[in-house]
Amino acid sequence: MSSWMFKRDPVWKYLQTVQYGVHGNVPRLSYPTFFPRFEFQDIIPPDDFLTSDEELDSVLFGTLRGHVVGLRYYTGVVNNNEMVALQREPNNPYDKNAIKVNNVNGNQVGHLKKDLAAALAYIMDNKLAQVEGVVPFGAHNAFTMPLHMTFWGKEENRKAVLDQLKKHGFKLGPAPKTFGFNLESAWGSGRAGPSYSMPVHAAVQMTTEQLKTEFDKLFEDLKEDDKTHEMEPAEAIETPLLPHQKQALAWMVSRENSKELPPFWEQRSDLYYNTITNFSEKDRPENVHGGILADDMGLGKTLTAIAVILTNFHDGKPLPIERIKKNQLKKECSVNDESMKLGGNNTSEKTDGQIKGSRCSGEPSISDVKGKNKYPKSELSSSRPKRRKTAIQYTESSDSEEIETSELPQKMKGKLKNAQSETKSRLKGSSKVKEDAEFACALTSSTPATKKKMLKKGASAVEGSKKTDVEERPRTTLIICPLSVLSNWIDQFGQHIKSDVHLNFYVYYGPDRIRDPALLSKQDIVLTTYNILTHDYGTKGDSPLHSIRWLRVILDEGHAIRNPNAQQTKAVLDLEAERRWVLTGTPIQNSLKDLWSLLSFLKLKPFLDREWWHRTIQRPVTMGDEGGLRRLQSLIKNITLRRTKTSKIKGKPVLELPERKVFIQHITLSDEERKIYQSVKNEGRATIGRYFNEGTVLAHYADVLGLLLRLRQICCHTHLLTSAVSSSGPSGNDRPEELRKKLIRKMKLILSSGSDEECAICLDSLTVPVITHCAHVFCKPCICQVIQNEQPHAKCPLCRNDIHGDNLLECPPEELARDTERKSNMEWTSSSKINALMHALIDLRKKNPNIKSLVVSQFTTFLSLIETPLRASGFVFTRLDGSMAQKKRVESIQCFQNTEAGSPTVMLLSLKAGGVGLNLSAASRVFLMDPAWNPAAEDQCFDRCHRLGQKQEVIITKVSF
Ligand SMILES: Nc1ncnc2c1ncn2[C@@H]1O[C@H](COP(=O)(O)OP(=O)(O)OP(=O)(O)O)[C@@H](O)[C@H]1O
Repeated sequence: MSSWMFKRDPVWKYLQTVQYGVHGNVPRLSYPTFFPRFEFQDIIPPDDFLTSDEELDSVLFGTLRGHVVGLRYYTGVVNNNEMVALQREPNNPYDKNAIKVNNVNGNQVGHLKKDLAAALAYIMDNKLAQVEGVVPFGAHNAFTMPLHMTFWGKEENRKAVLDQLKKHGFKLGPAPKTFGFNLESAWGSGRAGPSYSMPVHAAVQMTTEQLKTEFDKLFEDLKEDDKTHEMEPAEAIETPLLPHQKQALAWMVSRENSKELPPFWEQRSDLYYNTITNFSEKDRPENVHGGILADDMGLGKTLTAIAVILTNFHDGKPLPIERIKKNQLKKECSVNDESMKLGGNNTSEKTDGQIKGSRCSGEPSISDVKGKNKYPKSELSSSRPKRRKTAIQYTESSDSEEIETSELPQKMKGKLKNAQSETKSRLKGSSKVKEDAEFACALTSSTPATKKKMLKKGASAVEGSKKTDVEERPRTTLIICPLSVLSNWIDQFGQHIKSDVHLNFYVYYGPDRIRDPALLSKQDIVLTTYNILTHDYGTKGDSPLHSIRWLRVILDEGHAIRNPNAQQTKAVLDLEAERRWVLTGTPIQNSLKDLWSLLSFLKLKPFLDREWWHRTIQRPVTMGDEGGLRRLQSLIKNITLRRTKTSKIKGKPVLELPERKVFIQHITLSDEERKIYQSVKNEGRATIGRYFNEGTVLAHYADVLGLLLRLRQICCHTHLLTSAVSSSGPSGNDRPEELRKKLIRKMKLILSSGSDEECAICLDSLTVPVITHCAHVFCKPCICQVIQNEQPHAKCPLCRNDIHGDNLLECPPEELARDTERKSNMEWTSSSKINALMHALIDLRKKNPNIKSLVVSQFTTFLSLIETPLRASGFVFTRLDGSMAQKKRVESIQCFQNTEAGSPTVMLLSLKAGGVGLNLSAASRVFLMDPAWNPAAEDQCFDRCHRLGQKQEVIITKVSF
């Protein structure tokens, strides 16, 4: 069994908390807690569980002295005390055991001596240990240089490593209490070295919570650094920035224009020197023209980012004043109907305060986005009938496009289709129908005159401009966000920018998106989703977004790239940009390794290579080494700005938000619920006990989590308990038919659990779910894309096992339907949690009928069960979960945010769908019906209502067994 399981023992810890109640020793009273944490926070959700890999449980086996040879044949150089990487070279024609020694830049310095390589090759090939090197001295020798090696690995591999070394006559030296990189004493060389130390075993591993607290502490006192300057935004911004936003603006602009060296680099005479690896080189390392804006959720990062785009527009200057065309609206409105169709003018319709549709050309100029500001109500009403008719016509007549656009908000879908259809029809008769039409469409926000000119010039102008423009200096900002917040970006551009600002803005989404780099790189802003970016990246070498050098790339909800193995992360990391920003309220979700993907997006040398990140920061910090923590602090302080809602500016809190209180309401299960709970728990204990005895817990992690899931479900409602539970998961010995059955059962368990499962590739709800032979469930199109891209050696994005298209299994629809039918035939009954919730809601309504509440669960089936008593008690409610199309989600939010009498007072919200980017500030009460695996996900969800715009005290109730 893995030593990791022993050390952290999350499963038993969890079982105990489930058994005795999460807060078994707390009086069963409601009480406020301010940073409450469930004790099972260490439980890691499956994707992280598997990608945690060997790094988590490595221990230091010992140290060894060796030599690097062949120096004169290679160009790579090192300094004394410099870290080096060892890399196997199995295809070396002279020695199949060869091991290269590379410097930080990846340049080869030499080889390990042959006898040593013969011993180490087996260890490295079989991943028995991670061997790391430092050249303590003699770096400038001509032929050989000494090498100090450390061996890290899982405890269970220690013996194999020692035996292998022994076989070749080597023996590891003892691991000192703290292993210093100051090798002076170890080698008696008298040479000074970088002095940082590293504990040898994970005695004091930092928990995620400690890490997050440390992270926040970094930003408590901003007095002494340069992040306190404020800057006024460009004239184009309409909304006055709050002081913390002005500070962020000043900091972000200064980082974008900075000429400083990156963190941990110094200039020493004519060399640039990296102080943590001791690497030096002649070329000046690029600084990061960007960083991480990690302000707490709801502090207005979107507006801050918009302000940066417009304030540091080009060449360090704001958006030129000529682009703020006074009275432009009037001029555009006065052009005839035909040119309006082509002109990208705002023709958005507003009914009852909402944009219902539009027919601008292309997807749209900022003025399109800002529809509401442009049309006085009188103008709207006079022109409404005709426009509306056209917009609806196009939507209805384009059935074939419905599939991909179905998730778009109606207003955007209308814009895309109308714009493209209209422009195409204008171009009828031109020889290059499709391409030119698309190009013309993409003149999204040019003035009508420019567009007309363009159309006159026809295809040749299109071709000509394509060739020249790609080469111009980058001018476009690419914003990437999850689909769920795409419309939020459009809305916020609309809200916060003056109505007469002229911007070229293109929403790169939908089947008719214009895949033309020349055209995209002409825009000021291109907005797209992670999904689209990843999808295009999959179409080998043909991704327009990857053929442009962007002025700036902004990742909204940037923690979306935290899994370095996911295709989405690869697609993001492969973008070319001068400036790079990550926006996230939760930069660390589960562990420090979440930060690595963000750093590699920022192209921060030497951390692009995970080995250096791991050796110099991640491992030392997770092992509680102070030096490591200091390095992390200095790095983070340099590239990150974070303010929490309690941070202060000039003695005043960043945001004067009403208080947020968290209560835990303990409920007592009914006798029947307890009986069922007890029997499932006993069964689970027996099964997990068997895995422990067999030493196969890790191999059955999915089953163990499945068992825990069942207990959690019973606590909500016994109807959630699914019959599709397997007592044993797939094993290597299963016959094909047996394996198939087990996998299907497993998938059914996942799908029928009602947990709003998402695909680890697209991070959206599962569409056409399939299960791999390694028992991971993905959307069929997503995983097929991965298989196609990585042919012939495709790996599972979660566990890196081999996967094949032929081995993907789909759940027979009739089986799922049978399950659903069985559930729907069950007579509705209440549960202890539902009783407690209804009691609270009815009480609340008596006190104040206008108070709005979010009822949050990760089980959509549970949300459905709650609908019945809500209806019976006369509550007007709405719902938001991952199965809903984007358009429906937007409608649901708008409806809930509406404060008019008769609007919904309850929103049933799935934890996953409600996680990011939503503004639900109309609610001031949250009922969390079941705890999340990941506390960051809970916080994300609570902050949907505890954010800018909230006027009332926010009370969160965690309904707990
Ligand atoms: N200076 C301001 N004045 C008025 N409203 C503002 C201001 N800044 C932001 N807002 C509004 O506050 C709300 C929250 O902002 P935003 O969605 O940008 O938060 P966020 O930090 O991105 O949160 P999350 O991390 O949850 O996405 C939005 O409705 C936004 O329009």
